[in-house]
Amino acid sequence: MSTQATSQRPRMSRRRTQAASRTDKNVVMASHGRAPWYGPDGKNIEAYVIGIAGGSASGKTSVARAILSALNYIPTVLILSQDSFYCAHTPEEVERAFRNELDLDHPDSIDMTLFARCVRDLKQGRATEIPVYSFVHHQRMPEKKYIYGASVIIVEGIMALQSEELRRLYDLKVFVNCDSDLMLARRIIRDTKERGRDVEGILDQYLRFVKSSYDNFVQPSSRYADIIVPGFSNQVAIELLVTHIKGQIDSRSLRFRNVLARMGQEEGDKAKAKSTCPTEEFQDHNLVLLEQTNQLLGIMTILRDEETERGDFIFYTDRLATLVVEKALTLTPFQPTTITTPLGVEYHGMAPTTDPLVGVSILRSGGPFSYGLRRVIRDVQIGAMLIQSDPKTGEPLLLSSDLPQCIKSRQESECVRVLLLDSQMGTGAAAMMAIRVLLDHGIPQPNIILLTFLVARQGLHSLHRVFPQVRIVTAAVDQDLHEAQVPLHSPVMGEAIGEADLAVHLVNEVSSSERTSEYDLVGHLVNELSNSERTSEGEEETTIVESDMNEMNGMNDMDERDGRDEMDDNVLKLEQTEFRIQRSKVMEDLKFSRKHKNERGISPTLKRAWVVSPGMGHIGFVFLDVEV
Ligand SMILES: Nc1ncnc2c1ncn2[C@@H]1O[C@H](COP(=O)(O)OP(=O)(O)O)[C@@H](O)[C@H]1O
Ligand SMILES: O=c1ccn([C@@H]2O[C@H](COP(=O)(O)O)[C@@H](O)[C@H]2O)c(=O)[nH]1
Repeated sequence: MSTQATSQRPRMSRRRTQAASRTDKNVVMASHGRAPWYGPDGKNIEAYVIGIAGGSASGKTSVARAILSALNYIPTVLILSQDSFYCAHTPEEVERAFRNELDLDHPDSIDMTLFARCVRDLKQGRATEIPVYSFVHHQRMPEKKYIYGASVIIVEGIMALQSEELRRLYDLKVFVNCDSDLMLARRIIRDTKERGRDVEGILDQYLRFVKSSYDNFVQPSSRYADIIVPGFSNQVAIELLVTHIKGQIDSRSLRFRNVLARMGQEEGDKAKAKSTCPTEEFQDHNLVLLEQTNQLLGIMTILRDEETERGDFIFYTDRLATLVVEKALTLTPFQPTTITTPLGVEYHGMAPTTDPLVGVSILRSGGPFSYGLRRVIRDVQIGAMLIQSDPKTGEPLLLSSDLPQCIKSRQESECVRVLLLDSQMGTGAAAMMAIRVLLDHGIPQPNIILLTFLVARQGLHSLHRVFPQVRIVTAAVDQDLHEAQVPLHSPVMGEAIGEADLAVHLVNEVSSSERTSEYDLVGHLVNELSNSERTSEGEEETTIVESDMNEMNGMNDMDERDGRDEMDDNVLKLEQTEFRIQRSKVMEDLKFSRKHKNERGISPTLKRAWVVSPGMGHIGFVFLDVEV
């Protein structure tokens, strides 16, 4: 037995790796962006959690995958497998496991405390790190997997209904009931094919531990289930389950950008009525407004002027970014330090504290800030979040996030300081989403500084109400924020900004040698973001919000048709595909918008959006030199 087990090891490793690359456990499947998962007060709304228990090979994973597939209209669904939470084993225990002498079917073989903590984190919207367990080595691996951003979590495992603590976290408890003979037959087939076992070993383990555990622990836990699903011919049961889950999830759908704008206006009006001068309105708002020197006003005048040429616009945007970054750095902590000069004299100076300081750019148009930040802190790590307005609802959508490792790590995140970069803030909805992401990773509010060229006063009031400890550094506060009909890819700055902003980032991030066409720019971002989130092939596949943006590649076959019909088609396509941004569509729309402005003097496709006024134009369009 022992010899057989040892000789299985290399074979299992290869097979398991291949099998894992097909699985979708422990991966947040995100198909078309994540709508707000928090309310207008900025507080998280809990994810919907389903717990699925049942015997080994009863069909738990298959049921979970069927639910996931039926919920494909919901952007972020995670299957979290209890398999990842087997306890770490001593070398002696590992040897016993290979001899089928270790009981891996007792509830104590699973780290229930850690499991419950991770489920709780995810349910409450926080990022978490889960252990990696290898069935090949019967051992927990040293690395951890980062998971963030699920609105529906399907937890599955033989002991999923075992602990009271876990059961309390589920919104729906399911037990997959299957005949023991059938489960054993399936286990033999699966474990010989996928886990590299031999039949004798499987039967040995089954008779020693698996069967008695099923009878004593697993089966009895079915009494906690809300629904019992058969382990075979279960299509109807799964459909009923899915209908129930959809109803629950729909009742949580959130739309509040308009509420935000209205609240900001009301609070702004109240504050204004009480103030004797314009700056007093924001005096307790953690707002740092750059000193309004003639030099600064001169830069703002150039940037606000519709006659300003593209080259000048880029130059002055760059310059302004540096000024804003310099100002923001005065808010970050320094500590006394002593160095020795070349003359051998001690000099008592200041140095930044050792806490990591990183930039996170909000893509739509935070890109221009990256240059400014890099110029001031040469080796600063800069992450990105891609947030776009959903043209159907106007709500922001988190399409992808690529955060520095220190933010993703639960150990480090509490002392990380973040400079959040965005060119302007209107209603504050996108900034609020980005800040929520940072808070979900454990960054404390006081460690976040939002850097922006321009804010609408209403947005300031909204953001301050929701996240009062976040600081904002800006060059200007504009008085007006109004809802208007704007072209789908609007030339006005505000929350109406569309796919062009993708390209803005690319203008900044992609080196000129990589830039051969606008298509390539968009493709680069798409690949960059989706690749950075994608994990390398491993024994246990992982984590993360993974957008369908890679689907954009190879989708360049859109017709070159003119007129409103084409634009309507595009909008229809967006609706049909639930707002998947398509690589071709991004550039088609830009070209279309250009063409129609030229032909008719107006951009024909309109959508309602919030616009900051007087504003300073659409940085995306100016950077790209897109005529509108
Ligand atoms: N309803 C079903 N009908 C037929 N085969 C099934 C069904 N559900 C699961 N299986 C098969 O049984 C095996 C084990 O299923 P799986 O879902 O991995 O079980 P578990 O997650 O409970 O261990 C797989 O090979 C799967 O294809
Ligand atoms: O190292 C290990 C850990 C667990 N097992 C067996 O796995 C099943 C549970 O997994 P399912 O996917 O639910 O079947 C359990 O019965 C353990 O016996 C293992 O063989 N090796």
